Amino acid sequence: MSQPIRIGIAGLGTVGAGTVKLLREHAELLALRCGRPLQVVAASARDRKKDRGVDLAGIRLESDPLALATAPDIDVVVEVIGGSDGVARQVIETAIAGGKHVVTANKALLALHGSTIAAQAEAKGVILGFEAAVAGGIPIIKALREGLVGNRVKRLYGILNGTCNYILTTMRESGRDFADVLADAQKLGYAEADPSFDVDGIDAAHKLALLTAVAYGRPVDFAGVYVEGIRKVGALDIRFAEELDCRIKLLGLARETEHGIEQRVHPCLVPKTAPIASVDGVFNAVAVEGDFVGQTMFEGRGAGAGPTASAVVADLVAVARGHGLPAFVVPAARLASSPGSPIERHRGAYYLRLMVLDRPGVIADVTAALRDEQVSLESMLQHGRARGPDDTVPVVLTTHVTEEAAMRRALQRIAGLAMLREKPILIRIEDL
Ligand SMILES: NC(=O)c1ccc[n+]([C@@H]2O[C@H](COP(=O)([O-])OP(=O)(O)OC[C@H]3O[C@@H](n4cnc5c(N)ncnc54)[C@H](O)[C@@H]3O)[C@@H](O)[C@H]2O)c1
Ligand SMILES: N[C@@H](CCO)C(=O)O
Ligand code: NA
Repeated sequence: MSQPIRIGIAGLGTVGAGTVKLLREHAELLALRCGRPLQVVAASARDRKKDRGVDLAGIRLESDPLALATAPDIDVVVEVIGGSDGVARQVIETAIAGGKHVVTANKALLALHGSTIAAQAEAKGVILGFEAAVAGGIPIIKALREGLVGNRVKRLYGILNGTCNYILTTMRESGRDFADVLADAQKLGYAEADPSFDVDGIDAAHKLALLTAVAYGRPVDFAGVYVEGIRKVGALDIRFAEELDCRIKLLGLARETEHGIEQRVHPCLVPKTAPIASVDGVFNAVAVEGDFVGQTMFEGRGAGAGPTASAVVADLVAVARGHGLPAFVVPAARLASSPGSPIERHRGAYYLRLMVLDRPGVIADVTAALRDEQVSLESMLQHGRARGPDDTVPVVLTTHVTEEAAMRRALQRIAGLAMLREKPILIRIEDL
């Protein structure tokens, strides 16, 4: 058997400890599959005495993660510290500069600096693996880079944040409101103490930016992702969606349009019959439509020690086998600088919920605003009369396909109507 591939793990948290566990439990199996052992030589730990539930015997513990990036006895550094700048970036860039391969789960960092780091890795002839950074255990980066590489991707979309999917699923099943379910998710340890990266769509946008780069061979463009989170989705919207035979999901979507590549993350109404509509709880899923393959969908766990370690180890095996593919499908210098399409050019159908005073003429005013912007209505839902003391009733309108800019102009007028009691809720309807 050949020489072992020598690994240094920076960060022994959930993912780091999970990776050590997998590598230990499957040491023989992996050695056979790689033709050489995968050996963890060293790891960085801020607290050396902490019990992480894994056997660290024989692993050198460094207090400074940068020591791993410069250690002569390490071939590949696994960066699982996290954070979009600071020490994680330093560890990765130092390791690459020293000719070491890098495997990372850090989507926040790669979404901002991925193209630069990929270019550095290529210049040094080392591999940059980031399967764990997108949809955790689902091997979607490998699917796009290898299995689907013969296709032009017409469209891809996915449930890329397990916390949001758990919250939306629980809201639907229990009828409870967003804030209430979020508090539960935090107690259960699903959502972060500061949940904004999850619920405001930022984590999903990081992942979408990486998927788009791999699917379309263009530089990672996080700033080009239009982002909305799920805070505004109410229990009422979930009920109305059911009535429209839809589910509400936070999706990340990318597609080629006549104006360029569109990237968006926002809550969507999707038909109940679409396969992705029944991906519930903490599960993630990614659908890819290729011109030759047609529709494909990958489903699995996007987070947690086991699934994420599974992805990290897949990248380590690629390193051990010497499979050095360009990080974003094409060499960094040849990434196409195709334009991004702004959200105002988006074409789609819309769900609009208005809380209005129950008075004659209100709907006439609303539909006049839509008519003036050439937005065509598909349906309207209103049940009975307002009963509460505030005399307010929800009205839901759905539109035919229209341009976002027109919808926004109409919405601005509607938002100014005196009969409107709350900010209108606009959710895009996806044709999946
Ligand atoms: N947890 C998941 O399910 C999951 C899934 C996909 C991707 N990721 C990504 O993996 C990375 C790690 O996530 P995690 O959940 O394991 O986080 P974590 O907080 O459990 O672990 C991070 C570890 O890094 C250590 N650390 C922080 N600063 C350090 C420093 N300066 N020197 C040495 N160690 C330091 C912390 O002590 C901690 O042990 C993040 O980028 C995250 O986004 C996590
Ligand atoms: N916070 C992420 C997990 C790590 O990617 C999620 O909820 O899906
Ligand atoms: Na993955």
